[in-house]
Amino acid sequence: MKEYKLYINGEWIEADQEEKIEVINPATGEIVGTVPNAKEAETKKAIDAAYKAFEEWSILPANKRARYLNKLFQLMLENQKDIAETLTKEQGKPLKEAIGEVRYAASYVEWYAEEAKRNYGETIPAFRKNTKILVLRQPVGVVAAITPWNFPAAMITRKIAPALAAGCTVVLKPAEQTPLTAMKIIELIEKAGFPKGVVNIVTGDPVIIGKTIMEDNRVRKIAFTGSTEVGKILMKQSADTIKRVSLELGGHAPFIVFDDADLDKAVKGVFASKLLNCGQICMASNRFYVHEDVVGAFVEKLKDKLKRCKIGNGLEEDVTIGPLIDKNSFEKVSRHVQDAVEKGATIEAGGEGFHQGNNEDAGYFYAPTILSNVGENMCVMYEETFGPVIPIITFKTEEEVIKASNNTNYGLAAYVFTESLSRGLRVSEKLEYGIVGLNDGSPSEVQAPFGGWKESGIGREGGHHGMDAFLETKYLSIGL
Ligand SMILES: NC(=O)C1=CN([C@@H]2O[C@H](COP(=O)(O)OP(=O)(O)OC[C@H]3O[C@@H](n4cnc5c(N)ncnc54)[C@H](OP(=O)(O)O)[C@@H]3O)[C@@H](O)[C@H]2O)C=CC1
Ligand SMILES: O=C(O)CCCC(=O)O
Repeated sequence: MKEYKLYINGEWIEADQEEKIEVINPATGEIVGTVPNAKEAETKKAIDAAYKAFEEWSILPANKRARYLNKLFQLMLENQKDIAETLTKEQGKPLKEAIGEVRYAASYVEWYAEEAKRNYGETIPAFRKNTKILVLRQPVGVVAAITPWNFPAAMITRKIAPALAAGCTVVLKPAEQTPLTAMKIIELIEKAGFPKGVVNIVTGDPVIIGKTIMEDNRVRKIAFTGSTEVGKILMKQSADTIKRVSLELGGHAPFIVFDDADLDKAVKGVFASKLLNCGQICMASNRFYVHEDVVGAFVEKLKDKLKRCKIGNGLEEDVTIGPLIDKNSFEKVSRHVQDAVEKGATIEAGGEGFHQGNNEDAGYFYAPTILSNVGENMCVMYEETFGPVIPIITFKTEEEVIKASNNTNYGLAAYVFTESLSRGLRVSEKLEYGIVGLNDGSPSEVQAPFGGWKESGIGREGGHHGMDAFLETKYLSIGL
């Protein structure tokens, strides 16, 4: 078990408070490490350090910033197994998936090392004689990255890599449940030789750390992934200092299977969009609209494939589905299934959770669950479940399913399965979502813009779009 300190201004330091935050393995209930419980004073120190470091980092030539990022990328690949083991121990996902996440996380570092060098401005033809118009893109300043527990590595690099590439400096606040993966990444940042103060980490009280960050005028940008509830708080708090905000929030993705779909592709899509990370993904498919003519065949294929899943401790080799993150999540998933059953749904598979031994406080496992005879009045159809539950509702027409799919305040991801190209494009265009997987259950890619419509967020991460969030535009008018 490792006891971490805070990393501020290039040094590992203790928080003023002696009590520590214990990090629990959700598969076993064991303590796997501790981190400091930082509050206002430590957060201010981190902001001071990032603000000071910005002076030099922001003017460092882009190719030199890229070299640091490339070094970090190499180190992440060399240490992928070690980071992934920590990730599985604190978050629960199977080790293979954790390794996949670390590589995915590293791919953002690699991508933005390149993107750093392509931060092009513009020249615009002037309408006055002897005048030139230049458009410059300059780093926004100190960035606070606030990240969730479901992707403890990738959600960090997806924010800090473009921030660093753009010339910004960073204060990172990882989730309380998964700070150890963050610490591993910080260790590699130190090893890569980034100048002191360029990246700082604080762990501790989210409300106090959040408030300290939000009230500080020197922090110019918030990059957040997490719940819509906290996203709204941060957006309100950002108003006083007009901070730039990027918010990646909750989702409630519809998964639509038309009667002309390739059902094998669709079933594969369910596994990718719903069962990875035990369904704890903001873009996870959450409600399944299956055409009435193919629902029977779809459910049978799905049930058949589910038989091959093994639930358990993610460190065990053949486990394909790990635990839910904690007791709250376990209770939420159980409540959703119970509510559906009480309102008339049928359990086709799964339908129950279990613990490590008989200890209710250790191991939060929930069997992948298929529900049929589902109605729109059930919680599963209007709340984000964040668990391995597949509620299936049937439909008849394209218009009907588009209307039902859009009937939510969320707008992150949607999935459409059809072998008709024209139907696929027509429906995709009508869906009010930032990401549509057309015959594709895993549309996350480093080079693509990831983000939501409506209450699923603001801004985009990934690709060249992801750099924009960390750059200000300056128009320079030059008289010759
Ligand atoms: N869009 C997505 O990818 C995610 C969606 N969710 C959804 O949200 C639900 C709750 O998950 P949870 O992890 O609690 O998500 P939160 O939104 O509470 O947490 C995300 C991050 O925000 C921090 N945070 C919490 N409150 C504040 C605050 N007032 N000011 C600043 N930072 C704050 C958390 O810190 P700390 O961990 O210390 O509380 C964490 O680092 C999930 O069940 C799921 O439905 C959750 C995670 C990711
Ligand atoms: O669930 C999230 O918080 C982000 C999704 C990760 C990805 O697929 O890019």
